[in-house]
Amino acid sequence: MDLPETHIVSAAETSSIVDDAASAVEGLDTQEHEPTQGVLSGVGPDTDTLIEVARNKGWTERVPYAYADLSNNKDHRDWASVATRYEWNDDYGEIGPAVPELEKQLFGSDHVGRAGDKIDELNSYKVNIESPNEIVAVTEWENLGLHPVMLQNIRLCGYAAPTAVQSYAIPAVLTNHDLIAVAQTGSGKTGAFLIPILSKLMGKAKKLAAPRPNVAELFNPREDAVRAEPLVLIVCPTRELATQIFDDARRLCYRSMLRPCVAYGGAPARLQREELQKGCDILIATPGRLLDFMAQTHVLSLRRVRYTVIDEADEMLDADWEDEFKKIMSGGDINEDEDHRYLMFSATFNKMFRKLAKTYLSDDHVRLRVGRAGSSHHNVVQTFIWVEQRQKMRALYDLLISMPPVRTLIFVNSRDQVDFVDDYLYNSGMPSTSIHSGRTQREREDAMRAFRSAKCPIMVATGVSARGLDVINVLHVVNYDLPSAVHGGITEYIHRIGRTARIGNEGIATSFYNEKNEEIAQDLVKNLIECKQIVPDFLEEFRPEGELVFDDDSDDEFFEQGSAAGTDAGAGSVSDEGRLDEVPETKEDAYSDAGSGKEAGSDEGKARDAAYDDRKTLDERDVDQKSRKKSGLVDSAYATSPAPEAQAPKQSDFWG
Ligand SMILES: Nc1ncnc2c1ncn2[C@@H]1O[C@H](COP(=O)(O)OP(=O)(O)OP(=O)(O)O)[C@@H](O)[C@H]1O
Repeated sequence: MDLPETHIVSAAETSSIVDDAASAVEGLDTQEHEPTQGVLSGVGPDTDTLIEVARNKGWTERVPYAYADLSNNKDHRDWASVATRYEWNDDYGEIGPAVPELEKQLFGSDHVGRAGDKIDELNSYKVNIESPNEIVAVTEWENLGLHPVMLQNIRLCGYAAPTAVQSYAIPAVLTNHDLIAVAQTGSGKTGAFLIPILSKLMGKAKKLAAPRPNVAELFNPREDAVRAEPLVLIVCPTRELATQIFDDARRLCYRSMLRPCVAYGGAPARLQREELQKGCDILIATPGRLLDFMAQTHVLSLRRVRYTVIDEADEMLDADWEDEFKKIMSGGDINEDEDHRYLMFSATFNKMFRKLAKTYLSDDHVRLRVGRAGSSHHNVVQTFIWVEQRQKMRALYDLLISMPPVRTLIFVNSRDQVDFVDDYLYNSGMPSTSIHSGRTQREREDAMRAFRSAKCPIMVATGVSARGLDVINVLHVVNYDLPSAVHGGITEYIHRIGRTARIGNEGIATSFYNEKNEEIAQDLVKNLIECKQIVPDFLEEFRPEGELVFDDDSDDEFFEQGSAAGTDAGAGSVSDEGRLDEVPETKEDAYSDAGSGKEAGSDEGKARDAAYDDRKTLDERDVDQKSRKKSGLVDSAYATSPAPEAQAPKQSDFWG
């Protein structure tokens, strides 16, 4: 493992790093961030000097993107969809034998997040549950009645105890209820649906699963291929999230006969089809590629599906997605019998969620909410710095160089800006990579891998990466651009900052603020007050008078009616206005395979962040950002086509 120690910190170290980082940011608050010069204009230190500065501060070596390898090695890609999973042999008894190498790969400490010291804080929120039958929370794995293989896999994951959402959701699913669950980011919602579903199926897989070849021995696609007839269908909005849930499913299916597969756009459909043809019990998919496969009835049938899970349900149920969603929920030969359970999960909540939940969930479904729907938890230190637009790049550099080198995720609002910021950092000696939906799937997977492995501990991204991503030890999230209303506003802010401080760990979120962000200022202030964070002076004017009232569309009659297990922990009433309804039509471009069922691999470049791009003039640039990075053509190229923030003529102290 070639990970630098500085980027893989233990839970115990996290606290002091967050403290150090928070002080560093505080110190920056008063600094003047002189507009960027230096590397962009050829004035100031050369790249070697900058690399030395970054190295002295503890940042690791930069890793250039290997474009040459990509074009030469098309057929040898390590696609996430073909990752090794436990292959069952018909000769096995109830539990398959251990496979040490795979076990290490699946459960190694670099792959599974470990709960932090502040897990109690995460579990301290009031739980609101409505259910026709009493759901008793179970707080120890041993008392949940889980299958022994599942218990073993949970132990291998290092999960000491169920989180709050798991304590209620697992018994609800085990007792055959449909479920709608809303709980904070990083609170273990994926386990809350995978653990009970897989555990239930482990005892019955032999009876319920479709016949499949004995893959562990030999698989000859021509003779042995079968039609995939999954028992579980999990739908989520992004490719990165789909592959991440697939990885969790690979872990939790270990040593069982349940075989997970993943289908998502951009990667070769052929390879995904071949995996399906080996047998598939759990199918995790993004909508576009799923619809493609559903149309190929010899490849995929949904007639056996016993569980449909919609993750990031408020995003998936947004009005823009209604057609795709309907097709998936009622499409093809999907099992419509009474034995089909529907589960919906998210950290935030909107009107469509409510409406479609009513349509698709049984009348006696369980409604579970941990804390106020759409709220953040207190484990993220939220800091704001006033930064003028043109000073952002320099401020970002100052921020990163003044902090301990930690895994950092930087959000910007447009794809062009991702390229600029990534190149700027890279050319300033920082080990950055980037991701947005204008990139090929190959680039996206490579960037994620580099970030997860800490080969590139800094990732620049558009909001497309905000939802659901779980990368261990992201200690710092930077909102280089805050999400305006069209970018999802406070909802997206909550999801973005939720990439840090997961599962009881701590983290810091720094946001660059200026007068352009006034439209979400009040929502930000309410969030800061609710999370007991410091409200900076420049946001004081937006402090609401009196009781906090949340206008985040997050509550509804589900939760206002009597509750079985607690009262609303939220801080006031919530209006019914649909903020997400304001998101423009183009939102359906959000995720590159959200399309109409056409071959999802062909729709690269469609993205929500394309809609976000309000800098149309940037599209006219003909300089390929990434090739600069590759070729090392830095200064002159930039000088001819600077990012807006980089255009100021003044020379800064640092560079001078
Ligand atoms: N009981 C547990 N104990 C310790 N760690 C856990 C437990 N359950 C899940 N985790 C870990 O917590 C992390 C966050 O879980 P997960 O991604 O499911 O959160 P989430 O609630 O879905 O977040 P988001 O809303 O951002 O999608 C993962 O790394 C997962 O492995």
